[in-house]
Amino acid sequence: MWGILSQFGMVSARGEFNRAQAALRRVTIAERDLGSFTDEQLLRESSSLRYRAKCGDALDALLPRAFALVRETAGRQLGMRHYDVQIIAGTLLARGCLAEMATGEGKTLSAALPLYLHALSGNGAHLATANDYLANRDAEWMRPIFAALGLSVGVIQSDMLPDQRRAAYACDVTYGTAKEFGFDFLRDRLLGSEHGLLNTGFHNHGEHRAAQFVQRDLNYALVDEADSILIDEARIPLIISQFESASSAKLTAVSKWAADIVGRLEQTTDFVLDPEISTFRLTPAGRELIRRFPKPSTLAGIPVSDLYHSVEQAILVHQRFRREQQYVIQDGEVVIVDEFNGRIANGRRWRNGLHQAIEAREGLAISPVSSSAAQLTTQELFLRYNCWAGMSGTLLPAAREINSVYHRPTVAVPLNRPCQRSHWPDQVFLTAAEKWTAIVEEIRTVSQQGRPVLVGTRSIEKSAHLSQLLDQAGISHQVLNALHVRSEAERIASAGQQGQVTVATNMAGRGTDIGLGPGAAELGGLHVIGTELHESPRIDRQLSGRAARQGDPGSDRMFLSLDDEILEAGFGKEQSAKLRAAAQKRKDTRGLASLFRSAQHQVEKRHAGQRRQLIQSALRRQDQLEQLGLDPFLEVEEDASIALS
Ligand SMILES: Nc1ncnc2c1ncn2[C@@H]1O[C@H](COP(=O)(O)OP(=O)(O)OP(=O)(O)O)[C@@H](O)[C@H]1O
Repeated sequence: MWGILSQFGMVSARGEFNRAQAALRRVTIAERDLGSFTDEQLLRESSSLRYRAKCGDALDALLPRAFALVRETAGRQLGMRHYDVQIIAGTLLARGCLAEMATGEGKTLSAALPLYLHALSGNGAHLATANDYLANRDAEWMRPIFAALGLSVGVIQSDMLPDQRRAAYACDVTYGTAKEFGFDFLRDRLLGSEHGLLNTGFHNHGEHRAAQFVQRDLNYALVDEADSILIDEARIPLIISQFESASSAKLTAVSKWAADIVGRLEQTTDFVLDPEISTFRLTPAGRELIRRFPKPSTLAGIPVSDLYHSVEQAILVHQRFRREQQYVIQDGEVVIVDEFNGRIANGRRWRNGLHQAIEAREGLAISPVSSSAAQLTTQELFLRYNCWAGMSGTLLPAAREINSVYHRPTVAVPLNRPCQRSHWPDQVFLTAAEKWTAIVEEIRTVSQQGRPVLVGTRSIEKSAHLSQLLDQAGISHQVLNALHVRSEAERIASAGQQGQVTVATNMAGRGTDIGLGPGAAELGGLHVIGTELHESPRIDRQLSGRAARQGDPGSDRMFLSLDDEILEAGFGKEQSAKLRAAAQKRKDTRGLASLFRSAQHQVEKRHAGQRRQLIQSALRRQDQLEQLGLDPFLEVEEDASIALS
């Protein structure tokens, strides 16, 4: 099977692409007679494929007929017949490659091909998307294809009870989020360990499956938005926590005290930045100050090392954390905003007292610290499947990193129709204020031409700022900031109407199609404005990819200013201040755009190195524990910095 293939190292990207092209030719031949089949005959044909798969026929041999059946059925049921490039994508995904498909090229329909093929064996095929809304939407969209071919479809939603989950996993094809697949895996393992069922091997639950387990064997997983799961979230483990409430009164007291005094500490004298681990450390003078500060009686008995730790977390929060940027407050609780995709990460919590430090700063009730009972990262989860593959609009920039960690090629799928996006030259400004003014002017000009405009910002705070400027300029617009996934996905779908202006945090609505409204294509299509470079160029590409989908016209432009965070992140405080001063003296920003890109490149390089190390050491640790006969997912390290509970 192909899972084996991937373990032994795959063919190169070019080789995989050639294979996929050859598969396309085989599919074209295999579908010749299907047009004359009745729906019942198609269903019968599907049953015979399932029989062959269950008897152990190689999936490679079944692929042409299987894909031909799905293509024909999609045409009949949904009025969408797979394009040739989608058959190529389907083949790559069935073989366990990472496939880059530009935004709007129809990943959802392509995914139905490998899901169908791998589900034929009866062992299940999972599609992992980013949120519940997309899981449900894609499942309902594709269900008629699978149903017509005799396959059942299940959906996992985060509020489901175990019985409902078990039923969804029992289906041939299951849509859900990576997070839910991971938590179900962990909960099953915890259950298994209670019942002593997991000490005979770690690959799958195998024959020792308890009746209470919700998942079946991990057969095939297709990961949507794979770059975000495999790279951006590589450091974020899924954790099932147990709350420790005993110490909560002391924790509340120390967190509040630290938040109160943090403003009185001076950088350099009292604390310094430790660049290695991007955190702040108290200096000996700072520590002495902490010891001397007057303390309320509630702090009595708290070890001084705990005081230092809480103060260091409070410093980190004070220096680096901004409301509406890294987190928002919802119903009196701190809710993390995922900086990579701008989405609300419900249920995720910072660890090591950081979450409590933020609650203290915001004057909220301090939540108890949790200890972990089981943990895994989502990419560890996917490595447990017999075969897994991934797709995204922005994988190529990460191809080398993916190959070095996961040992599989990333292949670019050609566009169905040539891209008609025009890339307008970057504009660089001396100050952020000048930049925002120019952005408002561009929005006005382009939207007055009747073209829809989408503006991406790096934070909810900046979206709000721009919205205010647009109000002042009398430009009507909608703001999306990923707080309400479902309604926003619907609203972003309307962002292509003539003259519509939409301001969104970079990834609000990722995965949702922006179709052009009537007449908008004739006027030039969607214009996308980037207001600042993100630390990852993939996120910028996702944004610009919103324009000019599926052969539509469109354009994009990036606005930059010397105040942008990326310069400091890339070149450091001193160097970027010098650059700023020199440009301000010259009063000239020409030729500076490439500087921003190289700052971005520096940041990306640094992050990639850190991620590679982390992932490799996590995988090594897992191997070692397994060799010792221990369950790596239940042997939890206590220093994970971020958690989902
Ligand atoms: N073979 C096809 N024939 C006709 N329309 C198609 C076909 N494939 C996809 N589409 C249409 O293309 C649009 C984009 O599809 P989809 O949302 O799956 O794109 P995507 O690649 O997932 O984009 P994103 O990167 O935003 O997630 C949809 O409106 C879909 O109906």
